[in-house]
Amino acid sequence: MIQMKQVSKTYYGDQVETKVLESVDLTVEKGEFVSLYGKSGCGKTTLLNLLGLIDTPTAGEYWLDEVNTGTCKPKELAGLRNRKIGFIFQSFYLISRLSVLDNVILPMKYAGVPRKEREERARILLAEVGLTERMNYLPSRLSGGEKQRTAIARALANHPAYILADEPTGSLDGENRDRIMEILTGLNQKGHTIVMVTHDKELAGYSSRIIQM
Ligand SMILES: Nc1ncnc2c1ncn2[C@@H]1O[C@H](COP(=O)(O)OP(=O)(O)OP(=O)(O)O)[C@@H](O)[C@H]1O
Repeated sequence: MIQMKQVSKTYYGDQVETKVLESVDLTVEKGEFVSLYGKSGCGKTTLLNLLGLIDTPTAGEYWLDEVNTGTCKPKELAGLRNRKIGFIFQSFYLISRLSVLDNVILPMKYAGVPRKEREERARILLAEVGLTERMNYLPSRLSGGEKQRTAIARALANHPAYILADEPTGSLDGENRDRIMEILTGLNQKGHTIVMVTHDKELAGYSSRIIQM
């Protein structure tokens, strides 16, 4: 379960302070599919980065599965992130010099999964997103939808309970968008908790709860 209590985030730049989140209380139960919905600049990505332990709040508490993340050392946070969270971004962030298969294998390497097991699992995940025939391609040879399906397989590599998606269909056309949303809905039905950032009302409609920011 995700629990934020009175979480605030302010960015401090050269002589400028940007207060983005103020005293946010948020609970996401296991198995929910939640959309963070709102206009550009309202802080959706900021909130998702806090949830994904990519960034830390300036005030308040963030509890992830009974762990008060504010008390964790950087190494512990990295461990939590690796074990529990899968990230999907609008611009995919695939590693261009690695094949599709190796992109999916990489997070398992970091998590210390034995070589044979990580390759087997990557093949299964890529089959699940319909990419068996693209396994040895470099990302530059993939379509946008294929890139995002690779990123989804990679996000699933370490069996994360939580999937955090930041505008996952933002750079895709209608058909690919529907396919990605079907995959996310299927993952939610299998038990993954999903938090998705979107500014698109129709996409927010796929989720079981919309949080208007
Ligand atoms: N690293 C940073 N340093 C300073 N300000 C930042 C930083 N990251 C974000 N901001 C500011 O915080 C505000 C919220 O940004 P954020 O990206 O969270 O919004 P968003 O709702 O995801 O927007 P969009 O839909 O356009 O992606 C913006 O005004 C942005 O300029």
